[in-house]
Amino acid sequence: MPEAISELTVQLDEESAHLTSSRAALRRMREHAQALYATGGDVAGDAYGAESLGRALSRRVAELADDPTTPLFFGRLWFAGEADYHIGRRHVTDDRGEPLVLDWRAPISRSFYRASASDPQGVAVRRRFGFSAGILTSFEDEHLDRGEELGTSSRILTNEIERPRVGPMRDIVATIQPDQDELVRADIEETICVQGAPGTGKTAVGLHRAAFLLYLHRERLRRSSVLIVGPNRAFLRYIAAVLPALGEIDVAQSTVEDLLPTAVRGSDPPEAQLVKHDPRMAAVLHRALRRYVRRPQEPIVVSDGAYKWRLPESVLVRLVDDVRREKPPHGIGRERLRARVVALLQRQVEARSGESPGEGWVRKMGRSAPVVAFLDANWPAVTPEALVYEVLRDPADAAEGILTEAEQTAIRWAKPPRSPKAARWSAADAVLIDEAAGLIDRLPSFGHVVIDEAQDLSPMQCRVIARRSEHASLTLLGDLAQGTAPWAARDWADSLEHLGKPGAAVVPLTTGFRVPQAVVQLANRLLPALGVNVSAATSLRGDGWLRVQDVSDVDAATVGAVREALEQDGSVAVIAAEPSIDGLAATLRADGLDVGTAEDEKRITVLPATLAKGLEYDHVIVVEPAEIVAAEARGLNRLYVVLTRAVSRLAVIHARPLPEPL
Ligand SMILES: Nc1ncnc2c1ncn2[C@@H]1O[C@H](COP(=O)(O)OP(=O)(O)OP(=O)(O)O)[C@@H](O)[C@H]1O
Repeated sequence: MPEAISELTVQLDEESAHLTSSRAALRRMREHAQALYATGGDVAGDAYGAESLGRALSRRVAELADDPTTPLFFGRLWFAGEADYHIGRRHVTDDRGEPLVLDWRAPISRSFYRASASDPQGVAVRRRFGFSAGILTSFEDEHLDRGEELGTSSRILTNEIERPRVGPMRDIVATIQPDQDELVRADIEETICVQGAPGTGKTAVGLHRAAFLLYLHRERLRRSSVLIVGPNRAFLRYIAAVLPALGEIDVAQSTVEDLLPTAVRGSDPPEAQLVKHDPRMAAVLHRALRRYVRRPQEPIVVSDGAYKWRLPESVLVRLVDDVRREKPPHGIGRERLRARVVALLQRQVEARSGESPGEGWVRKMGRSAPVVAFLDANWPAVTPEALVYEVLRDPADAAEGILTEAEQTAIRWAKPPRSPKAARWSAADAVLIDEAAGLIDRLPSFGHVVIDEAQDLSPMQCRVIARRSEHASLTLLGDLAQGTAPWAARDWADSLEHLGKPGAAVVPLTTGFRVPQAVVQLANRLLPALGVNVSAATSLRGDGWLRVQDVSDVDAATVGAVREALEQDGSVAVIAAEPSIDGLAATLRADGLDVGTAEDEKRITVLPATLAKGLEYDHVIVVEPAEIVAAEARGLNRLYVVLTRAVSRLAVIHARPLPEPL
């Protein structure tokens, strides 16, 4: 064996031995946690303590799980004249507490992602490992101290990016790029908005940022927790495995709809939807609620058994005005008013007897019939459903000067349900009810919220999240060019305003890791027609191919394209306009192909264009783009989304003429 090769083999053997001992150490850490878990009940003292200790320990055991298909570390750093560290998915220490692997989120690990020949940050050598099925197979060294740097020409990075995609989304800890890392490690106080072209790693960045913040602010975020908001459940399923693979198992993932407590049983015509998602609805509801508060017209006269106490009308008017000026949520305002009424009564008692009445007296007075009657008349309790019910029954009063006549007609119930309970609320109503709930009471806030595909949130949906992140920072991820909802954002400044974080920084990502260059160039032709100001994507991928086929028999061509795709590795998706989906699936099945839908994980998926957002497949076959464009108002944006789902190969099959910009 030539000397250089044998030297490499020796080093790889040494690294593999380190991997084996790290795995063994992680197993011991896990066994230790399991043993504590088993005895937790004995040491905790009381039942509550045992339960919370048990929860913490079982979480610890889960966090220490080892995935045999990925190595525990993927890099190594040698600092000039100092120690060296293996960088991996989590801390692993030996029995004496010495580090065998450093967590990728630790401060020292930062240099693994950020050091360069021009700014080596004290790093002499950076090593990256290649691996396959959990075994180390190669490594690449960069002697930053000698000016060596591979950058994006790293073979290990290229292999990782070009690896066929099957199943759910994977993490990218081993190959996070410097511009991505800057976003991942942004300060917890900072709200960032990432405008990224398709496949630039926005979703990956958001998930890794969540993991990073949980590492750095464990205690703070365990109390208030982190929320990931995604566009639909299929997307959430697709990304669900990433955080657990990074050792984070406690993160809530939800669509905006699922954040709302209202059961959706009805629907709206498009005109009504548009009005209900408009931010002016917040003003309408606010005004509707203000009208519940009245000017007191009578005094309160209340007896406590011993005496009759009296609060004159003028005093009550002042009390109501004061509370109104303080602008508390309505429900809190009612309680504040009650407390102030009772405090005035209490002062009368003190003035008379020189003694302060006890808590029981205060409680009794607060509940007494005259005080409750005063509150019900002037500051009545309102439920969110009742408020929205009143507005939709007749918007005229609350919406005057805010909505046009036509807009009021669009949302007015043609046949009002008999009561709020009898209403069949639509998805847009659920958002209004949440707005009303936020006017009536305070909602608990998350510690950090990551919002994916944020361009599609309506202003009112943004406010749903704003109410849950008043004291939190946000990571907003999206692409204005991929906005397909009728209310999709055209400018991030608007979204940030509705989210309660005006002026937050907007950071572009333009280097694509998914879509091959030829496919990116095709999709980029659509950009000028989309009416948004975003930078065109570039791609790191020179591989892959694009084929546009003008055919007479679309079905036969689709079957042919799927058969051809199956000759290669990886997943295959056929994407078409919704009405064509069942027919295409039937055609493929009739040809003996095993076809799945977005719900199940088969190698071949037939997917309506409306569900493709955020997903990716090795081989994508887009059928009849003209139909996809014609299906909805923002059809060209939808086509842009669909064309950018391909990781390696894109076939476009059409019988009708291609849409103009293509
Ligand atoms: N640094 C990286 N190293 C390796 N793979 C990466 C890196 N960044 C992103 N990728 C991969 O590129 C693909 C696209 O990433 P992701 O889905 O996060 O992009 P996106 O910007 O959210 O895309 P879209 O806007 O189309 O939804 C994924 O397969 C992801 O794993």
